[in-house]
Amino acid sequence: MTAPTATTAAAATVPVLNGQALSFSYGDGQPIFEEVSLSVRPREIVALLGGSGCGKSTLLRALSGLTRSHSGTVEFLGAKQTRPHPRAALVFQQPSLLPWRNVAANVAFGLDFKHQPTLSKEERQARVRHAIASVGLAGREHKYPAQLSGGMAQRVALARALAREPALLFADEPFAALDAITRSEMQMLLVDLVQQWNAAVLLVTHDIDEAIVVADRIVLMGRPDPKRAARIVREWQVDIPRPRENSADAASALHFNILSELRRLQQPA
Ligand SMILES: Nc1ncnc2c1ncn2[C@@H]1O[C@H](COP(=O)(O)OP(=O)(O)OP(=O)(O)O)[C@@H](O)[C@H]1O
Repeated sequence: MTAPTATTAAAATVPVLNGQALSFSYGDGQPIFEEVSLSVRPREIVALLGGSGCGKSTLLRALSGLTRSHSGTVEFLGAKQTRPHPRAALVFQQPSLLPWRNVAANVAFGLDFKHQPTLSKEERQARVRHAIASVGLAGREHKYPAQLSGGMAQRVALARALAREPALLFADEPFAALDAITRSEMQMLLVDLVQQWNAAVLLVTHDIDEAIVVADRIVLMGRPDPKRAARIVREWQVDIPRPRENSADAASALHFNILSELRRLQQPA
């Protein structure tokens, strides 16, 4: 085996995503978050937790390049980001599949966005096939969205994102609309997919258990002072061996810590 060179070792430490000192407000001028810094390392799963309305989705949009923050910088793979990066992909709570396209065509749609590298027909087909197989939908390529369950539709949305071979998957409450069993299956699938595809994930969730089961690191966002904008309040490295059971002592203790912190944030100042 060849020893890594200084350059490759340095490249391995460059975060996929590096947001520094980000601040944002909507048109009314009320700041949503201030001085927020958040980075994600290669192949790392970071869960962004926080109470309802604290600004998680807005922060995810700013970090992904969908929205511009008012101040601060975002780097993606070491370069300044000015628009969504071709190696970033997004998954939301709603799968938003095109009803007139079958599964394969919906997944291929992920490759049609602007600034994607040009692929030959064979490369496109191979990517689509691989993405569909890795979410467990091989054989369903010709089904239409109306013929899919909610969980299957969300698998298609994940495949559409993976076909782009993302370095980072931005996932905004992707499993929140699913029933408990499907949600748990999808959480396991997400962890497997990260390993298979060498992707990192920034997962917005308000579900503490989901964060504990899935994440390598949990970042808590909130407003310690309700009159001020949100910021990153705390973070936890999750060193619990996988697969993780919610009933395991370490997971229960972490759940308790996070819940206490969330409750503290929601107390009136
Ligand atoms: N387009 C918009 N214009 C003005 N205000 C907005 C807009 N979108 C969101 N907000 C406000 O910004 C704040 C943060 O919203 P955001 O959706 O980012 O929070 P969140 O933490 O993701 O919430 P939730 O967990 O409930 O989805 C909320 O007060 C929300 O009402």
